[in-house]
Amino acid sequence: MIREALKGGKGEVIKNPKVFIDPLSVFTDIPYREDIIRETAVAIRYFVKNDVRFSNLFLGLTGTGKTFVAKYMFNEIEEVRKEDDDYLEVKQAYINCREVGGTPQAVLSVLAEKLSSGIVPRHGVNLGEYIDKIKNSVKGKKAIVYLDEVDTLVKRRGGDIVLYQLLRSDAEISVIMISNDINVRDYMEPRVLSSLGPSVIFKPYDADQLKEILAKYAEYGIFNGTYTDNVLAYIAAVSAKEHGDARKAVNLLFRSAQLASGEGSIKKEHVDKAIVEYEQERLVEAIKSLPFHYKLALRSVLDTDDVVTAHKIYTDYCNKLKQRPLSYRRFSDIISELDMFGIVKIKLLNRGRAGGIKKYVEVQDKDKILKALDENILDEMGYEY
Ligand SMILES: Nc1ncnc2c1ncn2[C@@H]1O[C@H](COP(=O)(O)OP(=O)(O)OP(=O)(O)O)[C@@H](O)[C@H]1O
Repeated sequence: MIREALKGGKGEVIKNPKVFIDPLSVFTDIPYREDIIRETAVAIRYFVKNDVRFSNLFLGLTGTGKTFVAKYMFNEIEEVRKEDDDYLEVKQAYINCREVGGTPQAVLSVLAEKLSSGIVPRHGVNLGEYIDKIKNSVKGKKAIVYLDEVDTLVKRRGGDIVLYQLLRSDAEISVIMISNDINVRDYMEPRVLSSLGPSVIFKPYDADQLKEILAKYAEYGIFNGTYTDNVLAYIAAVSAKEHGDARKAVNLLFRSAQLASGEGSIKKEHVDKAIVEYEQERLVEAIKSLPFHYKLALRSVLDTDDVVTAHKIYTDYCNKLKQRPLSYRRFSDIISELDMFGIVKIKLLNRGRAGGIKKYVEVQDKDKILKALDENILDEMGYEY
């Protein structure tokens, strides 16, 4: 059994796992994003050859290919450098603003470091000095800067001003910004907005497009004859239902293939199992990112379905943890928000003329939620129950 798994022989389904882990190493083009790629390439050419600076904002929901396209452009520019001397003096820097910390300080220091290829202190330097360092590194050259998850920077104090300084500096810098927060422009001051270029909208993929995308992954990564058109269509339909998220579709295909490993073919049962796993992972992620009092509120409705009683339990938890409890009203609002996130379900029961309306909470997957809560904040604080 283990030897089979080690050697990968009979019943193997996955031909090349790299396709799923690092698709850019395999994909030579990006389906359904050709127009965006062509237009961006033209803007880059005008910048490199005719000194026309640009700034684009890639906007779209999660999993619509924004980062994928940006990294693809990045790689292609590195390749073109070998064929076209005009690109020899073009520097590139890709930064995920959230991953580096999101503050203007963090983003500028990493950018300065990437463009100057030297070590730049992260603290104790003022923002103007970073901007000077960036300008000096680009002197006589050109730079294309990719700022992924730029909404995290823009929402920080002074974040939009950093953009303004980059866009308006006298250095030859062009910027591609990426955001899955469609309202990111609302966080920018008018003067920043006016120096910003057009938004490039990444529309969600529909089920047919997702199926074609999956077919590519299957072609490169899965053995012929181990999957059917129906399996791909099923995964595409499930992923399109939410908002056309290619990341979800590709992950579901990969996971289904892993579950089918050794069995020779991917069946609907494998996909269904992958879907359940995916939903559970998402639930755990959603719980982990909740603020502290939301977690405590959620913990309390695991013990009772009555919101008034839950508030008492929540108050006990707060007292034990030496935290100030929120009022019943605020607590009840939190429960409503948890309902909106799809973590709990509120039921309102009309108890006749005198009884008024009573609020109940229904929680599915109680064990999973308890585990997710256990795994983070409560036991972090040394609380046992
Ligand atoms: N057109 C496409 N062809 C092939 N694969 C795609 C395509 N679009 C997206 N993908 C796949 O979906 C994954 C997620 O896409 P990407 O990282 O670009 O999402 P995003 O739009 O940047 O979303 P987020 O805002 O969540 O980061 C990619 O790693 C890639 O595997």
